[in-house]
Amino acid sequence: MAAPGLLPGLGRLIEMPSALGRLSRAYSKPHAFTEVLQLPKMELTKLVFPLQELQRHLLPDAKPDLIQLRIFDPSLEAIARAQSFFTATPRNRIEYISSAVRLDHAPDLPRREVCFIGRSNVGKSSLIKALFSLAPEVEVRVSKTPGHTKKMDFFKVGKYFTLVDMPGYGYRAPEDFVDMVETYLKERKNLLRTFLLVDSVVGIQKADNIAIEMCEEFALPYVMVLTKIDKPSKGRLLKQVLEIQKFVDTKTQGCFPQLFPVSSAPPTVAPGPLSVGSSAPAATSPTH
Ligand SMILES: Nc1nc2c(ncn2[C@@H]2O[C@H](COP(=O)(O)OP(=O)(O)OP(=O)(O)O)[C@@H](O)[C@H]2O)c(=O)[nH]1
Ligand SMILES: [Mg+2]
Repeated sequence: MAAPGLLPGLGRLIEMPSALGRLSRAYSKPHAFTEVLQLPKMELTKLVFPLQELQRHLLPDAKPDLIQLRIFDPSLEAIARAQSFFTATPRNRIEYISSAVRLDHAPDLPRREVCFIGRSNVGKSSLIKALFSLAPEVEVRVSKTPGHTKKMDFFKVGKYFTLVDMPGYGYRAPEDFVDMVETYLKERKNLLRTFLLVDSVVGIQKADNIAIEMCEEFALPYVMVLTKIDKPSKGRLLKQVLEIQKFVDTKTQGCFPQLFPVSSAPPTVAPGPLSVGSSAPAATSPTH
């Protein structure tokens, strides 16, 4: 699936204030990776491949075999193609379908499915909202209060796949969390990929280990997504990336080897049309 290619690009894209100043002038609406492609090479690399930027901060004498970032490096064409999956058009409808608290209440859909799991407050709903920024009629609710998403929320992404926003685990998780999410992960037949979100400020926590063990035990192919990369300093982020990467290399079997670093934060300077927080309310939306 090409969609993962979108994550580092769009996530970072909405986070870089200096580049946004330029983009704000160039954009009339919140879209068009084609226009990002017109940025000078260095600026484009910073936006789309944040780990390449981070790599410059490694000590020059670091042994390359010991400390080496594994950079997810999709082609720009692949990213542009991935964007088209998330662009709502009459022929590519992106919409909320329904919510479920139990697997047997989940919609029976023919398409392949991907889900976002992670601790409460890690930024699952925010990332989905950012991914849907080119489908502003779809409402995805985010909140600073952990434990906000209480049900599994199913969204249709064109004819391509279904995306599922999960309740968070850990602090203020719903009581029926284990029944709901564990059963889903174990038994959902059309689950193609699980995106496990980890907060880049605090790294892998105890509760994350339980989720990682679940993914490993059920032999799920999963991807580790590092959220909120706008928050830590570059040094801290680099440390987290290297630690988590080492963990993935040495302790996991089913995890995609490269991390996806993302930020869903709206720009702090020069708020422009790329802000993810400007979605209009939808006619149908998840209830919590
Ligand atoms: N700075 C920053 N804040 C973020 C980012 N992503 C999410 N947040 C904030 O983190 C808080 C939680 O975000 P949500 O997306 O609701 O988190 P969640 O994982 O869906 O949480 P639950 O539904 O409770 O499991 C909100 O206040 C968001 O604005 C990010 O990339 N950067
Ligand atoms: Mg949520």
